[in-house]
Amino acid sequence: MAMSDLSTPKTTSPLLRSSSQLRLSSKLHLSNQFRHLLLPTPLHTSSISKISCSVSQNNQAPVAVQDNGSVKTKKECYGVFCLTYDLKAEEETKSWKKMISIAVSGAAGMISNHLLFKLASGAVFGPDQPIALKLLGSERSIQALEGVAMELEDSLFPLLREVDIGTDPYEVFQDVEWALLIGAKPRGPGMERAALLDINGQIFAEQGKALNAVASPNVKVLVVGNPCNTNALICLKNAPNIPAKNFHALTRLDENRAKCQLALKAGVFYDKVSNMTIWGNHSTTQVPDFLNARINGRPVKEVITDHKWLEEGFTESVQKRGGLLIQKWGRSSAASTAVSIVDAIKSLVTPTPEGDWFSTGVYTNGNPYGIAEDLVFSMPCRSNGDGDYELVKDVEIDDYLRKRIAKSEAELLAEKKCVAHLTGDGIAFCDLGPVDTMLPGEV
Ligand SMILES: NC(=O)C1=CN([C@@H]2O[C@H](COP(=O)(O)OP(=O)(O)OC[C@H]3O[C@@H](n4cnc5c(N)ncnc54)[C@H](OP(=O)(O)O)[C@@H]3O)[C@@H](O)[C@H]2O)C=CC1
Ligand SMILES: O=C([O-])CC(=O)C(=O)O
Repeated sequence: MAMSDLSTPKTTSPLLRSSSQLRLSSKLHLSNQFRHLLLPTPLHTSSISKISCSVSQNNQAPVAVQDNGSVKTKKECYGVFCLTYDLKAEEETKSWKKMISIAVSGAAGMISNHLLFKLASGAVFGPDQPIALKLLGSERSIQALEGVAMELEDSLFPLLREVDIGTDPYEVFQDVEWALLIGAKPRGPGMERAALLDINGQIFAEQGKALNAVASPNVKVLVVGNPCNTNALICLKNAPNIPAKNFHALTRLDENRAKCQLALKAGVFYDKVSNMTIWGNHSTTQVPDFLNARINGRPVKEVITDHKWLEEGFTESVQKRGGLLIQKWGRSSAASTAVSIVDAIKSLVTPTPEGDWFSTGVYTNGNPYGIAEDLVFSMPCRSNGDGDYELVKDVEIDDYLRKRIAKSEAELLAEKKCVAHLTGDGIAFCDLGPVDTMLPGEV
């Protein structure tokens, strides 16, 4: 085993990987290795930097190839890249799927810090699915992003084949098949909701345009940054070449919270709760649907007979769970959000269990529930595991649900008016009026 001088890294610039040379091949599997290198690429020369690393056919040692074609010799290599490998011993890559490319924005933020390592571990897309991570940051976060990339490097995930970091979405989103849009200002004390919509809305307008221009045409987009429903709407409106159906707003955290509260009340483990719909906006107007949810396959109202609690205590606890968490922890949920992003993706890439469904914020056009068109609204969905989904069409809606769903719908219509300038719908008119537009926990 050849080792470089690990105590004296050659450079401190970004950890980056290339696309072309290290294509997956049964011959080229470097078990438990990344082929990222630290190169002295000044960040200001390009918003995304790439180098390539390939394996010399003669001695199987990794060599780094820079964009300008010059080859870095083994002598110049860094850390794990200087090891040699017994490739004949590596059989597992033969059964691996084709690599997929995943963009993550806000990659140096709290949620991403939990999420990236789950993605790289194989826990999301499966143990035979190699991935490339394209991490989007900004000038203010680029140093931190380098740190994230270094931690990914040090984690030795076999399935993580590429890591790129950059600040230009037009470069970072190139050919991506998944875009997890997390980067956005979290709400803060004393902040107007309209201001949050405006600040973050701009981000999603720009990123929608970039996805439209350079991402895979069938890219799946999950918007996490708040207010996620309206941000997802802005994003899809700025990406007319991508099917609107491919855009999601994350309401899975709310679904998970609702399942937890029902399990707690019923005294069962939370895996016994199914068919949990969150209707509407990821806000305090969201409607956790206890009418159609089930516990051990039975209607919730049969198992939990305290219906007043269901209508009031349960509903409010889910609506305000995020706010309560901020009060306790001092900042918004990050780990459980990352877990819910994993759940949301897995629900799209694995078949939904028979009779069950999951919640996700999706485009309302053609919905069977009479929800206004041209919104992103959380509804019950099923998937056959191909990344796509269908709405569940026959969920019962009683008067209680209808009234509350209408309130969340009104809120989203009001939010949409606030961002008309970002969706191509004319001049924005922001009157959030009597509608409760507060994010979970806002008072
Ligand atoms: N849908 C859901 O269920 C949930 C959504 N969220 C939302 O996810 C988003 C990210 O949360 P989290 O990772 O905890 O936040 P962090 O503050 O840890 O990271 C957010 C990242 O967003 C980017 N960003 C872009 N614009 C701004 C801005 N104006 N001010 C500050 N940061 C900005 C920054 O990255 P850079 O500089 O690289 O651009 C920053 O690193 C928030 O909007 C939050 O409200 C949180 C929990 C649940
Ligand atoms: O409340 C927040 O600001 C963060 C959030 O969306 C949640 O935890 O559900």
